[in-house]
Amino acid sequence: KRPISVWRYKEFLPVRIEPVTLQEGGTPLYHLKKIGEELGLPNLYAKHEGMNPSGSFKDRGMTLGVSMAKQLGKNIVACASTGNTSASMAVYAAKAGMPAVVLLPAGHVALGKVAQALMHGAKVISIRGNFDRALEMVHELCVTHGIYLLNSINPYRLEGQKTIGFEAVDQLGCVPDRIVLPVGNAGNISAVYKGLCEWRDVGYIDTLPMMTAIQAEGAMPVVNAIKGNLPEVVVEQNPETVASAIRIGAPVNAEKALRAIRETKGCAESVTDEEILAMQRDLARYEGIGVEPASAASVAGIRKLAEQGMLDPKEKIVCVVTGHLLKDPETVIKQCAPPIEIDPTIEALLSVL
Ligand SMILES: Cc1ncc(COP(=O)(O)O)c(/C=C/C(=O)C(=O)O)c1O
Repeated sequence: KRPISVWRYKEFLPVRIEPVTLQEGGTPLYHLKKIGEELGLPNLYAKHEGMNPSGSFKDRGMTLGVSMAKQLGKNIVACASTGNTSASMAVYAAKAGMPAVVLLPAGHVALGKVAQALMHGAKVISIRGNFDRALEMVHELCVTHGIYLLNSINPYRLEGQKTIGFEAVDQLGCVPDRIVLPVGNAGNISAVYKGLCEWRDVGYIDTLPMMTAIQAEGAMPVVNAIKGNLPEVVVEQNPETVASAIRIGAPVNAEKALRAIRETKGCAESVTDEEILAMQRDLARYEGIGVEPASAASVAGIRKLAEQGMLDPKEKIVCVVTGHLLKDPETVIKQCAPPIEIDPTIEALLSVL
């Protein structure tokens, strides 16, 4: 019996060579008992994608993307990133012995992610612009210089990310009624939807979960398109949110995401930075689950939908929490009271307990 992991599902994956792998996937599906009780949702779960090799779900896409780069005989891989894509690509390119180039929006990438891209040997370029501009630039670089582009416009990235849904169904023992994801470039929600459609088409499952997109209030083109019943998203020029991973105004996979939400009668909701940070703290303190701010948005969105009476209490809900808490330590330090510093004596210690 194959262990729960990305390559357990190799028959649904397009790579035929020996993959570049770091045993990605197989992430835990946690029952959110306390937060579920608070919200009247006894079947609320979180799939902790921060437990992947590089600490985010991007590893699922990169094991495919970098394997494909190798299969296609590419020499260099590149991406623009709000951080986790670049961290993951650096890790898998290192494993494959392939040079990597990453473009990051200067001043808006969480410390842990920059540390990973640097330590794993990528050429890290920080541009004076936002993620959307970085993506335009790396796209042009790849087209003009034959470099392999590994952003989520690369279909092989999404192939690997399909496995989040496969694992959730295998772990839950049934198809969840709803899968909730934080949405930035909208690759992940599109990938999970595509995978479960494939399982329905081959008769593995006969229902699809309601695909639910959660965005930060300062960066919510998909939410606006769904709530405004628009045919396509209106690009936001100046996306802003503390959840830097989803600070994206022009999601390249928007069309796929709108289809995923609409065809499954899902929904899209926004949450404020305060609601995101409150949920990041609650997941850590009540459930022992440490995630970066963007990841907490999915559960923060469920709290909001529950409070608005939009959810059936019987729903089986899987929230994808997408990246590890350690990715963005600076935001945590800013949110928390500092450690209490004392003289090295027991008396001093007892005086502060
Ligand atoms: C923690 C975390 N949570 C959610 C998302 C949104 O996923 P998509 O909607 O598929 O983009 C990201 C995305 C990050 C990047 O886009 C990048 O790293 O360049 C993330 O890092």
